[in-house]
Amino acid sequence: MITGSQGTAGIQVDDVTVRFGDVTALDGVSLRVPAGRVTGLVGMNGAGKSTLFKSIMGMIRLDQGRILLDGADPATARRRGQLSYVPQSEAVDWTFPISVGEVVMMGRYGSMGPARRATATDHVAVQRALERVELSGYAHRQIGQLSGGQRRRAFVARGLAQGAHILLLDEPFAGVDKRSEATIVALLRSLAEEGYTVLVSTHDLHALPQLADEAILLLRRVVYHGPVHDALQPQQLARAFGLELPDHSGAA
Ligand SMILES: Nc1ncnc2c1ncn2[C@@H]1O[C@H](COP(=O)(O)OP(=O)(O)OP(=O)(O)O)[C@@H](O)[C@H]1O
Repeated sequence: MITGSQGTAGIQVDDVTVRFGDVTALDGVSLRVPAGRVTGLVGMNGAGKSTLFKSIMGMIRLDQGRILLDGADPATARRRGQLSYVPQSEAVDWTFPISVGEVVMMGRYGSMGPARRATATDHVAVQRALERVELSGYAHRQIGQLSGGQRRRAFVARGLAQGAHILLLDEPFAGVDKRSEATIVALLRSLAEEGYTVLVSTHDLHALPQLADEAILLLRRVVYHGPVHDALQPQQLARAFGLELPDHSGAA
């Protein structure tokens, strides 16, 4: 297990507020995403999931609060290559003429010199990462020729080649068939067992019990954080999705 300078493995978010003009995207969010577990992040459109990911990656200015990754601030963690992000499918140009092996090699850029000349060590790291995500035979394929699930795994491999121990995945099941989904779930669970910190945003509530050890329901604030089974109870989901449920308690 990886521990940082302050001995905290995983993601620590303390009282984070992010505003865009009049819109408060995150409002005093505090949470811990522990290493060694898969944590599901669930929320409706506009709930602040992407803003939370960008905050964790140090890509936007926080109006309030702080974030630590394995005990380091996001900029330091990124510089050290500790953090890897698998973007939403729409955020990637899949027609770009780059092979799967080259995508994974990008994970090694941070440890290469300016000429980006790959050494034998880099090639071994890429090969190992491709094996780990079961894409060994696909290194020379153009990235756009992979299925949706294989593309996500290629990006996970990029993070593994980089040596990242914190993996953020944004909607990895969107446009992915059930079999590929099961392969991704198995991969993420085995990485968590090895001590990786895995945070996955998903709309797919059906996938959650197999995928995650714990769930965070977000609606600008953390409305629930705990076991997946309890997160899926109607009262919790209603809070996360901003719905009022009828009161059957008999109270006036
Ligand atoms: N750069 C920006 N400028 C202005 N408003 C923004 C910006 N980014 C996000 N927002 C607003 O902040 C709120 C949270 O958005 P965010 O993208 O984090 O939600 P989300 O949970 O990721 O939604 P989705 O599931 O649709 O991707 C929304 O009201 C959104 O319109």
